[in-house]
Amino acid sequence: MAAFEEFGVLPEIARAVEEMEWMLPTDVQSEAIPLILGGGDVLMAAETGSGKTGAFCLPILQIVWETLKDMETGKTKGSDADAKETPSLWELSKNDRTSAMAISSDGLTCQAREFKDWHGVRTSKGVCNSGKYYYETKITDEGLCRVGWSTEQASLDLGTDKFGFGFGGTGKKSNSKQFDSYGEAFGKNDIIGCMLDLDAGRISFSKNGADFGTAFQLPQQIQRSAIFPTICVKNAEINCNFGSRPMKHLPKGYKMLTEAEAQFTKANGNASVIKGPVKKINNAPQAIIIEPSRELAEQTFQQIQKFQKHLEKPVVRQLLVVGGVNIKEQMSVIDEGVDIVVGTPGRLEDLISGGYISLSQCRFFVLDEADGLLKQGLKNFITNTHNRIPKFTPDCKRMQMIVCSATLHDFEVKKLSETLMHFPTWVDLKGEDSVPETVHHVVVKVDPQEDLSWERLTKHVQTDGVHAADGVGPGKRTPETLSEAVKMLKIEYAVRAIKKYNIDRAIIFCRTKVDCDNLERYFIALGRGSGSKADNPFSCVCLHGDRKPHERKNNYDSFKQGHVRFLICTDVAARGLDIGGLPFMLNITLPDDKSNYVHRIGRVGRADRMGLAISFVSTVPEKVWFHGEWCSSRGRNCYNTNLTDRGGCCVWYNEPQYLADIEEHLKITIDQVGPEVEIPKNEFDGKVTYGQKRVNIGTNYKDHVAQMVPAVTELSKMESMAQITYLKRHFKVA
Ligand SMILES: Nc1ncnc2c1ncn2[C@@H]1O[C@H](COP(=O)(O)OP(=O)(O)OP(=O)(O)O)[C@@H](O)[C@H]1O
Repeated sequence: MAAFEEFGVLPEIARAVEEMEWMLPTDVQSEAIPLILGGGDVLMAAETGSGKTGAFCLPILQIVWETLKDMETGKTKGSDADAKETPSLWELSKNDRTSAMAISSDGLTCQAREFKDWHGVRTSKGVCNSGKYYYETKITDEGLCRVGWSTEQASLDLGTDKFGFGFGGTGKKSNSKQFDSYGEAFGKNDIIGCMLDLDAGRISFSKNGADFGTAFQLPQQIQRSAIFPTICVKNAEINCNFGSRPMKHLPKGYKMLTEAEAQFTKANGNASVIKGPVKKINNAPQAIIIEPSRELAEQTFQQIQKFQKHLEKPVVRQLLVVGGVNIKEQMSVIDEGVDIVVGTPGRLEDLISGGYISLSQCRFFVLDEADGLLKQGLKNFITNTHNRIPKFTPDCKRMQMIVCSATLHDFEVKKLSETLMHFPTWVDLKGEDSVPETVHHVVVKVDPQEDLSWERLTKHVQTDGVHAADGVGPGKRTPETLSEAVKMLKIEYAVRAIKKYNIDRAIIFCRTKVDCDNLERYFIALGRGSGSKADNPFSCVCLHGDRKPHERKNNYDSFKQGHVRFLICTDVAARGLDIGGLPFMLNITLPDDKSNYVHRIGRVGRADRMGLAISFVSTVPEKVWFHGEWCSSRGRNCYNTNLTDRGGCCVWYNEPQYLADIEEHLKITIDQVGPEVEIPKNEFDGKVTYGQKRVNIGTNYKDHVAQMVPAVTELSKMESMAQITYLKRHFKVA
């Protein structure tokens, strides 16, 4: 059996995975795959390059395929819809609940995250005829709640018709929309007892063991019906105990519901309605996966394609939805039928809000690089899309939300998960943002006051022009001149590092698009004009937001396929991109956003291969472009070099402070080196080949043997001396 099968993956998918030479699941995969297959919401926080994409794509593909197969064969499986007979367990029904009510897998906790409306649920069986029954609820969250009893006919907005009897957190009892004071208010951590005396036709409630006396006298007609525990909440969570655990405050004379005899129980008719097989709606995919960039969307799309290689019919139809592709083409593919949509937010929003993609059968809502999406200002898009997805599917499967990133420890992500996710499980291997052990990262200090070589440069990179009107130049020591000097020196140091370490494959991050364009021109000139790898040791391509989609694609492909040595890019390429065995990355400037440091350097050291990341950090303030919303052209042909507090588009960048922030965030001190870019030998003792797997048993073993030789020789000598001494003593040998 393939290793992935042991985690519940279908043999056909496991075979495709093995063919990709994934022999064992990574840690995050072995935790997340069973959770997602089991129906849970998952927050996946694991280092860059740890295999998060596979961790969500594999189970999603599998469930989508299984659902399509069920649709084909007309089967509806899973829910308590199959229960024609009285169910054996006392649990909240996954069928008899309103749309935003989520039920935990043990059927004992319910949760709704809607602020506006009440959402309710009834148990899958009830009691009838006679007996005195009791169940307990514990309020496990802030929010509004009502607990009590109702018949099958009652609205799940408990207490708003004559068939429902509720007790609410504000200290009111309710029936037929009549809310009267009763007992006292309750809230988080209180235990509310719900008593039903069918013999006396009476309902009463208690709080933390204090009985508030009769709340309702049941009309005859209700007393003859089966009555069910019922919960109703508004943005709250309640845990129920029907008797599977010891009760806290079981009143004398009452039975726990689990003790109700079979002849006095009845299945919930609403829960046992057999729903017909779900029909496929062509433009209604089962999964929506949102990625922050077109390159990442394409990568995820391709990974799913590989996984489905051996899946036979039904075919899972995927669609990549990114800008720059003719929207009409995408619309016609959608019309023919689509099951998994992977896309970037802009185009997805167009297709969803235009009604071309329906969310009515969506079962998976995935936010890859969730913190990055939120930082792009997409909170409303995410929330609106989430609100449009039914919280459980026509075949009663709960909508699952999956959120992942290497930098998920972010306040906004936590807030989002609290408002949108239900019973989410954190798969969090380190408990904080961290850098993989396979990434060796150092900082090169760039100090234009110490290193005056910039004054003598005859050839240098064209700078970003922020000091064009500042009269900067050799011999001066103004902040503007030092800032200009840093811009030139950083590139000189980068070239030095490239030559020194024979770097022939690297991703280089610049802060702005103009910096990327300037560096691309400089590199091509350094290599005397040709762009191709064979002729130019500095062959390179650019990837940033101003390049046309097809150029971006060609450039990225050309770098991935090794036709050029360097990919020069902005943070548009910081997250998720997986370039097999990439050995080096250079940061010309540290990113404004500290989490992007983790993502940028995480482009190397992936899938167990070693990587080196070098960041050039200025010791003096550097003035840089900062085009905000106030800049009408958002940077294109903008020459306003005033500072932002004077209506301009420049700021002074304090890189030592950014470095300190990154170090504080990661709780580490990053090794620093001088202008000679002498990378310190660390625990790898210089034996690492960047771009290769870390373990090189052959050479290490040989070295190990060589190191052990003197000690073993010494030991053998001592052993022989000890034996000779023993023989001499005991046998008087000469
Ligand atoms: N089980 C596995 N065995 C071997 N290689 C794997 C396995 N899972 C993933 N990989 C490889 O590891 C690399 C990184 O995977 P992936 O891109 O999913 O990482 P990630 O955790 O999403 O990283 P990031 O946070 O940078 O997006 C890919 O090349 C992928 O093919």
